[in-house]
This record gives sequence, C-alpha cells and structure tokens, in this order.
Amino acid sequence: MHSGLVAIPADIREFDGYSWHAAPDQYIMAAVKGSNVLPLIVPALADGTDVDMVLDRVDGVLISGSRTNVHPSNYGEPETEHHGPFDPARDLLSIALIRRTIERGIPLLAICRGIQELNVALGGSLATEIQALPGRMDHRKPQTEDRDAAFAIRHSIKVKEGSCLASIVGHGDVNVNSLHRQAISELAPRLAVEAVAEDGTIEAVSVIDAKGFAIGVQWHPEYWVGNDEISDKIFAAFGDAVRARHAHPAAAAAAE
Ligand SMILES: N[C@@H](CCC(=O)NCCCC(=O)O)C(=O)O
Repeated sequence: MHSGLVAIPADIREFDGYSWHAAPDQYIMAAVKGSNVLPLIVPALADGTDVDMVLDRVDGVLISGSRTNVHPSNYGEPETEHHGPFDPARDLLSIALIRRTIERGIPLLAICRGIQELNVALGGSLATEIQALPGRMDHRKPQTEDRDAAFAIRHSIKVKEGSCLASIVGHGDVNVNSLHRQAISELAPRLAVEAVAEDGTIEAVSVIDAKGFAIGVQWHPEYWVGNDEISDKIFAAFGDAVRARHAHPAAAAAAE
C-alpha cells in the first residue's frame, strides 16, 4: 500500500488529435516504486490554479523534467529563437506550486526542467544552449531512439561535503546522465549549490533554511530507479520525507 500523496504538475502535450495534461511514466513509476507514494497529476490550467487547494491535500511535490523550456520572461529576459519550445501553462503552475510548497515546508524534489523552474521561482535565471558557451560540455540528449542509451550515465559530478544531497548519497564523485541544453545561470538567493559538473554546470541545489526536504537535480535519477543505487537513495529519501509529513499532518500544519 502506498503511503503519501505526491503532486506532479502536468505538461500540455498535443497527440492523438487532443491536448493532454500529461506527465511522463518514468516519473510516475519512480514515485510509486522508488518513493512508495501515490502520484497525483495536477492539470496545468492556462488561467492559473489554486495551488493551496492542491497542497492542502498532498504530502509532497515532484517537479518533472520536460523538453520544453521556462519562458525567459519569467526571469526578465527577452525571448529569442534559442529559448523555445515553451509550455506557458506548465510554467504558471510549476512556479506557483514551487513557491507555495517551499513556503509551507512540504517535501519537494525537482528534476531537470524542475530544478530550472525551482531556480526561476526563487528569483534566479537560466542560460540557454549551454553547449555553445566557452568551456562547457555538451549536456544535450544523445541522438538515439534507444531510451536506455539516451538516459545512460555519461559524466561525473561532485557532490559537496556537508550538503543535503551528501547526507543522502555521500559526498564526492557521482556519475549521472544528462539531457538538457539549459542550466542555472544566476543562482536564486535562497538556493545553495549541492553538486557541480566538471564544466561548472550546477547539477544540484537545495533550498537554504527549508522547513523540509527541498532538493533539485539537473540529471534524471527517476529513469534508473530500481537499477542504480544513487537514484534509489534520492527517491527513497524523498519518500521518507513525504511519509513523515503524511504520518503527522497536525504537526506539519502547525509548522506552516
Ligand atoms: N529546458 C530543459 C529541459 C530539460 C529536461 O527536463 N529534459 C528532459 C527531457 C528529456 C527528453 O528530451 O526526452 C533543457 O534544459 O533542455
């Protein structure tokens, strides 16, 4: 039996002749199998959502990756041809959800587009086409139809000693996958860097003085849950935080 309900903001996707509010299966299954929680996909309404109505009912929030990019107007930069594709309804939902999740101390795990939204939600900015920047590696998704190859572990990162992430996976070198062309540029004032790649790309952050679990990672631990110790540890730690909140709702509400 799963214990704890976790909100996952939907993407808007076009297929089968319809618009869908959808979340990728790999996040749903990582939450189910790696965290032992029940995921709840939250629709991305174009006019906005009462996120507190959602947060009153869940014990955690998982922000997924997605091929779309946060619209640069959310961090005060003009749109260029390099910024798309966009999903403005997802931006609207995720940014509002992240802000209130942190304010209320509800456990938060943000992955790939999620860490980028976390940084933007707290006042930071993003760099685009980072592979074209001097000294940076190519972090983009490998060109292959083979999903295991696309999500294969590709480069190492350094997890900082004493960080929240180090308390979960240990500090030092960790090998991760990479499927992104944007990354954190200006770090939001309330975020601490937890891990960096060899080229300086910020790979993990935590929320400073967070009331609860609040971590973002630029890579995709969800894909290898069940097959990779580091991925398992991250989802297990998130699940533990979600269950702790679920088990003591009165204490959680009093702490808000
Ligand atoms: N805006 C981001 C998106 C990164 C991300 O979340 N990627 C997951 C999608 C994987 C896929 O393409 O299948 C960026 O930096 O590119």
